[in-house]
Amino acid sequence: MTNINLADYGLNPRFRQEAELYEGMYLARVCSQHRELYKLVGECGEFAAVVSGRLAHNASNSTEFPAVGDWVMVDRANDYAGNAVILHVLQRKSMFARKSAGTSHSLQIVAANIDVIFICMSLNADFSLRRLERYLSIAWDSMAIPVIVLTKADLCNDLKARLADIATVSGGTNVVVCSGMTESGCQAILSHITPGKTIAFIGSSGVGKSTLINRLLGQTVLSTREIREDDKGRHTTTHRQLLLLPGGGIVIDTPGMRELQLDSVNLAKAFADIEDLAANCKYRDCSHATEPGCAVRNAINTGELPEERLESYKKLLKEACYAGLNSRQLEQEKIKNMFGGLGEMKQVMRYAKNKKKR
Ligand SMILES: Nc1nc2c(ncn2[C@@H]2O[C@H](COP(=O)(O)OP(=O)(O)OP(=O)(O)O)[C@@H](O)[C@H]2O)c(=O)[nH]1
Ligand SMILES: [Zn+2]
Repeated sequence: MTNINLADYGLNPRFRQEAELYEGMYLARVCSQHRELYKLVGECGEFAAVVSGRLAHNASNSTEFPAVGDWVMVDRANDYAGNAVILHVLQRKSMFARKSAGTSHSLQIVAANIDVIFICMSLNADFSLRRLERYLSIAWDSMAIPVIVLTKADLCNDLKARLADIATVSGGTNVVVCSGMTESGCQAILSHITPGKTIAFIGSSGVGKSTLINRLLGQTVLSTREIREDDKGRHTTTHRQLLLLPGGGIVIDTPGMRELQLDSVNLAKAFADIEDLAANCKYRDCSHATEPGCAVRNAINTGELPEERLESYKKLLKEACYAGLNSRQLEQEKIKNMFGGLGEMKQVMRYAKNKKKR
């Protein structure tokens, strides 16, 4: 029987305390999920589990099911006598979620209880400031701290220019540059990895997430593209998994996301520069279009703010609001912050409703 110190897997006093409420049950963390079957890690090691019928029955939506990174209460500490049964999901302290693919409005939790989000973007083909803004908006809403991880540095010959571009959207988020091609290529990200802390790697397919994680692990645990030649053009990572790094720290690899739909965002943080400027607009409800005394337009005219960034902001604002209509996260408070007033919010709601009818 292996004895695992769950603190290595990120267990902290807050979860331990909550777990004590469930007498006679065992605490474990979700490492991976393959359809209905979960792999958990507990004090006696890894074991398989399924969700209890009651948990499934009482869940009002998919977010109430366990996700990778969740702390759960189970009926047993191993699977010697059959799969364990997950009875409760402990309160999440953070989560990175996205809308499920397709037209449904359900949310998909990409990773739960994460401390740091590595937003991975490659310095070649995948590089896009607009996508970075999108990722940052969601990451800042997750309760975890984002770090921008630029991959494939070996394929970039104008790093300085790229970094200058990023500085216009990063708003002080830490940026690290790395390459999976060299031994020392991922040194830079180690300073953001601490024992007991959970890091989620997110980013488009093929940016090199698995390659970096393999480097950090010191062995090839995750399959990368060339290993699975038969799978050309398809996503290499098909499911999330939680892994312990030899030097401490926990990583969660996520499948590449082709298109990240918004559910809930924190634009106040991701676009703090624009919101600061807007505070100086003559009209409180300025739309930064043609109003006189608009500090945002003024900044565009002087070259201080790129026009595309304002467009990106407006686009995300509209999208977030539309997506939010069907989301449980439509809290008045948040919306008030975003729109500076309920009047404008009502207008946008009306707009979104009409759009839906069409
Ligand atoms: N030149 C160069 N190629 C890299 C680097 N890192 C990864 N690659 C290559 O990029 C391809 C994709 O790498 P993966 O690590 O599988 O990418 P991923 O982000 O995990 O992709 P998904 O699993 O689909 O999400 C592979 O062919 C890697 O060899 C790098 O730093 N430089
Ligand atoms: Zn304005």
